[in-house]
Amino acid sequence: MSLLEQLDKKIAETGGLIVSCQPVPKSPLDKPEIVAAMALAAQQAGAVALRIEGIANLRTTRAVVSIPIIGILKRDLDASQVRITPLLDDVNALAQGGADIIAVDGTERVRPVTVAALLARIHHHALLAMADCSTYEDGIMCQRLGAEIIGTTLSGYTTQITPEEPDLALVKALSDAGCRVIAEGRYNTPAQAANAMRHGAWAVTVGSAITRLEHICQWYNTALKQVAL
Ligand SMILES: CC(=O)N[C@H](C=O)[C@@H](O)[C@H](O)[C@H](O)COP(=O)(O)O
Repeated sequence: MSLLEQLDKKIAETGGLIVSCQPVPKSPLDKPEIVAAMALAAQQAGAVALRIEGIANLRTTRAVVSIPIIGILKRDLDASQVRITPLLDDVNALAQGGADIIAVDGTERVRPVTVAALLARIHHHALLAMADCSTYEDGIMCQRLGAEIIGTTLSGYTTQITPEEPDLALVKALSDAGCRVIAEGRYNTPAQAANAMRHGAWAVTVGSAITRLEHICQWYNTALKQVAL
């Protein structure tokens, strides 16, 4: 059975939750052994896959979990706003580090390496490619280029203002167009994640609401402060 078929089966059985274990940078939780522990806990709690950033986190996590890992590498480049897996060497390193699926920025922004070249390198390693997209046009382009999975990851992050709600309309439009869609970005409640599946998502990735303690505390603090005012 191919990895996609295995995932199809697991998603049908358990509902399709992917857990992104990306601590806030410089957080006391930003340590490979803590990322790996969160990932193992997510696996034990029924996650179908994980999303892990960085090679040390990937290697440490790979050693303790058995479910598929979507690997990414984030970089701050001078000449491009593209942050997620922008370079061919990043793809090579993630493949060597044990990723099953590699996600790359799939937007049409100025970039050091084309999406086509990144996807070709992922496929050269015989891995699955996920394209993190911001718009319908990005998604369709990446699907045509051969990305097996289209993520709505970057919707709201290539514009000045990031909305509070997740982009369910984009999930629906891409799913209607025949893409295998991972809904990702601001699915902060179980109800929102379930709604993504109703809008045609193949699976839903949740990060902040499960693994970023500082964000969750901030949501509570904001709500509690409003009562105190
Ligand atoms: C825009 C961007 O760089 N997103 C990143 C991609 O890996 C992560 O910072 C997000 O946490 C992830 O996509 C999950 O989303 P949320 O944390 O909202 O559940």
